Amino acid sequence: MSAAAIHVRDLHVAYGSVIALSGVTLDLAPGSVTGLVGMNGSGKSTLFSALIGMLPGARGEIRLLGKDPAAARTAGLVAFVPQTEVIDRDFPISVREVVMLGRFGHLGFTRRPRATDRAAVAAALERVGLTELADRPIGALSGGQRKRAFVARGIVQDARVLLLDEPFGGVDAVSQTLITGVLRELRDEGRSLLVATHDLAGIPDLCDEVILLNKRILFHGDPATALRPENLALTFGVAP
Ligand SMILES: Nc1ncnc2c1ncn2[C@@H]1O[C@H](COP(=O)(O)OP(=O)(O)OP(=O)(O)O)[C@@H](O)[C@H]1O
Repeated sequence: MSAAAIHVRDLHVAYGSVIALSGVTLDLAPGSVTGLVGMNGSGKSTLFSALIGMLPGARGEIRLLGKDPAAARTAGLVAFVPQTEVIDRDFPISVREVVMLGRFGHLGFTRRPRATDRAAVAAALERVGLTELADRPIGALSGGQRKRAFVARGIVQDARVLLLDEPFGGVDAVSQTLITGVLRELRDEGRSLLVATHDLAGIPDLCDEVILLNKRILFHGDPATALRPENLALTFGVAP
């Protein structure tokens, strides 16, 4: 069994005739933050979907802490914070309840929350700076505050592997600093984080490693080398 938290071998994904990922191979260690960088349509969200077992047509091998994606999800080993989440502004669910869902998985509230659940939710809300807004409807939060709520939902899952698809999209500088700090703490607790981001300036602060992606892996290594102009030109066509 691989010691990697995230282990991928020769992953291929196509949507009909569109090739989204080709021959992706990677190993990510426990206790690390890896930035996933690539232009729009380079396959970042597709990689996340494959890692959480939502792409039945994906070919290749994926193991999360030695388990296949579906088993890892059922065992609560992996938490996913999606890029966007459709929220009905009038749906009467509070921020606290959204975060609480992280304790219950995709089945929803199948039992009454226990004191330990409530304590975990309160601690996560505090970590992302949402204690004051905990009882507001989720639809009444700004986009950046909502991102923080979904990061908190990922935290209460207590997963060993966290996958975050653009946690900084639409987030102000204060929220970005706050989320970066929380992600680093989660890394220091021994978790493995894969974070898709378009914010190149934030990478040195956050990431131990960077993957540059355009359907295939163009580079996987240290942030300073990843951010060299020639590597960015390779990734984006032109240096951004
Ligand atoms: N459900 C789908 N059906 C058909 N093609 C798809 C589907 N989902 C994604 N694609 C295509 O697969 C490729 C990879 O898309 P993906 O969403 O993984 O990119 P991304 O790197 O996450 O992009 P972005 O930075 O815009 O979020 C793109 O060419 C996209 O158009």
